[in-house]
Amino acid sequence: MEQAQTILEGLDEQQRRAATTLNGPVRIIAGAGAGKTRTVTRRIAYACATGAWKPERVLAVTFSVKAAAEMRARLAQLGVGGAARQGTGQGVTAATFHSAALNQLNGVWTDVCDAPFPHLIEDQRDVVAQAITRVTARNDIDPLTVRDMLAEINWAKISLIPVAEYERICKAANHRPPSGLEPERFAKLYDAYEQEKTSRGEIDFDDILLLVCHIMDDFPDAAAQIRSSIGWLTVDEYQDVSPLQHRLLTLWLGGGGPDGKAAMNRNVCVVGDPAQTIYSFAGASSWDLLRFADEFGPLSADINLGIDYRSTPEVVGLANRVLAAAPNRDDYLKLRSARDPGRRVSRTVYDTDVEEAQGVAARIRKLMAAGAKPSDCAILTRINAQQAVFGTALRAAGLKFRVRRDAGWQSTALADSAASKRALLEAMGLDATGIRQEDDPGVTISTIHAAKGLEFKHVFLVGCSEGLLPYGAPAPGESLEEERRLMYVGITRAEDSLHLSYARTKDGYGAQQRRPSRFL
Ligand SMILES: Nc1ncnc2c1ncn2[C@@H]1O[C@H](COP(=O)(O)OP(=O)(O)OP(=O)(O)O)[C@@H](O)[C@H]1O
Repeated sequence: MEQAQTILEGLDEQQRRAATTLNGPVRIIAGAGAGKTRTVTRRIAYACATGAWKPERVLAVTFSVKAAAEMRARLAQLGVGGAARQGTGQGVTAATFHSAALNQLNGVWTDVCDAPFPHLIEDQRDVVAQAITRVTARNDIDPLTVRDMLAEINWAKISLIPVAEYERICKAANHRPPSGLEPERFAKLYDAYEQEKTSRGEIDFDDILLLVCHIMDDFPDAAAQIRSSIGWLTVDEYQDVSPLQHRLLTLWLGGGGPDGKAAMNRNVCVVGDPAQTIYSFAGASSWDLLRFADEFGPLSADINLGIDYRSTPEVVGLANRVLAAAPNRDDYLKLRSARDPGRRVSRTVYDTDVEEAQGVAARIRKLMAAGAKPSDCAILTRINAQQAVFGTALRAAGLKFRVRRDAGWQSTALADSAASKRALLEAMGLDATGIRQEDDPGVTISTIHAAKGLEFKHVFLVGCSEGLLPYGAPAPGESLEEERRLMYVGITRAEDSLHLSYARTKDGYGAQQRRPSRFL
């Protein structure tokens, strides 16, 4: 019991309330830097240490391999779960939705099917190209068309829209397929994709979740086996849950039947921040987080964590102002900084992209002269294509750096075990051999998407102009609001200092001058 009390040390009152409410549905809405990860990992560790939960029946799901590794590292520090135990059934399981589902599928496959366990498609683009050839009888397929078709197929699948329903839903929801295709034509392509996949004996990423849903619906024994392995479910980043993920977790809990009966296992804790929904393009929506009480209520606890322990009041003030201009601002928490006042947020306008990159490199050198390490600094961009010029400038300034790019939202959720091990070692501050990293890994250049969940002492948020942030020219509405949330996520990565900048033109000659971002 004494050990359990130690686990709660260093939590504030609201965090502690969240960590000690162990039964029934719990919702935690946590602003950026409010200790969301700290709170859920302590909650799990506390519940296991007091004996309230059985570790082997605890499942915590996250959206990326990186987040799952971070959670496992923190749980290991707290004495539960950890790398060695993951998947062995002896400790807490912290995994992505997809790897948890893949494990379950593996566990019940031979009981529900005689066919061999299907292969996971290596390159979905290849299957899409083949499907396009089947439908159009053409071989010269433009990679951009493949990319757009693939995105639409993925969107349809995670939105739970089967081929047979696609046309009807397009009509009802006024949805247009990409590349000016007619819904009927796209449905043919979608069908050809599914057939091509089946003929290869392969499944795609979303099929993992769809298959587990199907098994839970139609195979009561297998469903019971899967359900009994989940006594206590925690879902991180619940604001990014897709309809498919939502369906799966409802089935895990024993609900979602055709009679619409309420979930049977009510030991579910969801954690998220509506202001950090940045995967709407991939079917995510904070709808489920906001209506959690309607679905699972009465709640045992409904907690808001609004104290930002990460960022200075200057950074937090700007983050709040960005959200205050949103039409749906009432959905967002207003943050309060727990820190002493710090540096003013700097704003700089450069003439060209190259000058912006050189200016940022010079400022990083200055910070280093004052004692900062390169890895304390991050340059955040809206898109991958902005990054090269910053790499060149850092190299010219003799600064080491590493690059984080958007690797496609799906590939971040199910990497191979090597990538997953790397992420775990990184989260524990170790290198690939398990030796503590002595060398500074360098300045981070990252897209905002890839920096989600990370924090840096000094953040350079670059390209703060119309066209880049917000990207393109979104009309007021959901697309514009997603860009606003990206700005918020970027700003809130900063601990001590935040530097905003943009360049008037790409190369100094452009006829059109860029205008500052409307969000600032
Ligand atoms: N009660 C607390 N006292 C002191 N520091 C805290 C407390 N809670 C959280 N922190 C610190 O605040 C920072 C953010 O915490 P954590 O990484 O758990 O955040 P998060 O809420 O998951 O972040 P985000 O949602 O922005 O990614 C960390 O450096 C953490 O150590």
